[in-house]
Amino acid sequence: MEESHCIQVNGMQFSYDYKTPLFFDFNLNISAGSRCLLVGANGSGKTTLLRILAGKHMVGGRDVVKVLNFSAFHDTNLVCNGDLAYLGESWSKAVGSAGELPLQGDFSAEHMIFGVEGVDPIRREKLIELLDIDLQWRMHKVSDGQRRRVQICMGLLHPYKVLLLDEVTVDLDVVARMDLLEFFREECEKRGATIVYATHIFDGLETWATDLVYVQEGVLKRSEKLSEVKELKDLPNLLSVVESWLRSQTKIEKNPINPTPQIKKSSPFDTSPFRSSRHMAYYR
Ligand SMILES: Nc1ncnc2c1ncn2[C@@H]1O[C@H](COP(=O)(O)OP(=O)(O)OP(=O)(O)O)[C@@H](O)[C@H]1O
Repeated sequence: MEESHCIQVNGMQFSYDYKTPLFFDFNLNISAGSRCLLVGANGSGKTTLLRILAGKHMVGGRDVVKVLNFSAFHDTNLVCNGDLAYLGESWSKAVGSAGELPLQGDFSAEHMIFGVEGVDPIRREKLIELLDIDLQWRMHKVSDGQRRRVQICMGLLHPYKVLLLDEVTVDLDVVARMDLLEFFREECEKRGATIVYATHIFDGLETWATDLVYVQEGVLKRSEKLSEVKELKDLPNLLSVVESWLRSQTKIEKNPINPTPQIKKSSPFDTSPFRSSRHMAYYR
């Protein structure tokens, strides 16, 4: 591993059905300490990539997907010791070896939060205050945004080294979202944590993110420092930049220049029939 890269993906292949590749020869490096935005159209593979980085899918050998120099899938200690944390959409939270815990039921927020073991009480208090959580909330009666706050709090209790976020701020009000983003910034700047954040909401992120990764139908299109994204000089904000990428992607999909795929003989996947331009792209 290059010292500064705490996430490394080397020639990754992944398919949900063993026929149609979502990722084919996919490579990505993310530097330690970065706050990296992961962007792309619906269905482009962001959630899948985050889940792979979180060790939830096996892909190839030990060297294919490495986090903190360990294999994301094989080295289960990464998740168990709290170094690697993943916060996704589902209303459940994997807590170490306890497995998936439900976040909806007739129990209190306090029960959920204080049920996580081995936590620094000062960090816990800080998160409860930051997320404005009332410990008496009954989890089956709270709003989506309140339940989300509890989920986020639980996910952040351990001081992770790498945090993977799959659009978890979507239900939060503006104040909670901005406070949380500020907390994440501190985590990176003070503790050297690394964050990869998949989102469609770009408000306030121009000054928050350090890096930008753009995935189009499983293909890595851009991976660069935010300060080096040349389009940001001409367009008013990040939203406009990402919008322009997604719009030009849609145009290409509607009017492909060369619709006839050239199939590599070495491909491990059944390449026929192609279901979309994504699948043709691998074999050009
Ligand atoms: N469990 C699954 N089984 C089969 N196909 C799946 C599964 N999960 C996702 N896919 C497919 O993989 C592709 C990528 O999905 P993914 O959820 O990773 O995209 P995404 O970029 O996160 O999308 P969004 O922005 O809508 O959240 C999609 O075509 C999707 O239909």
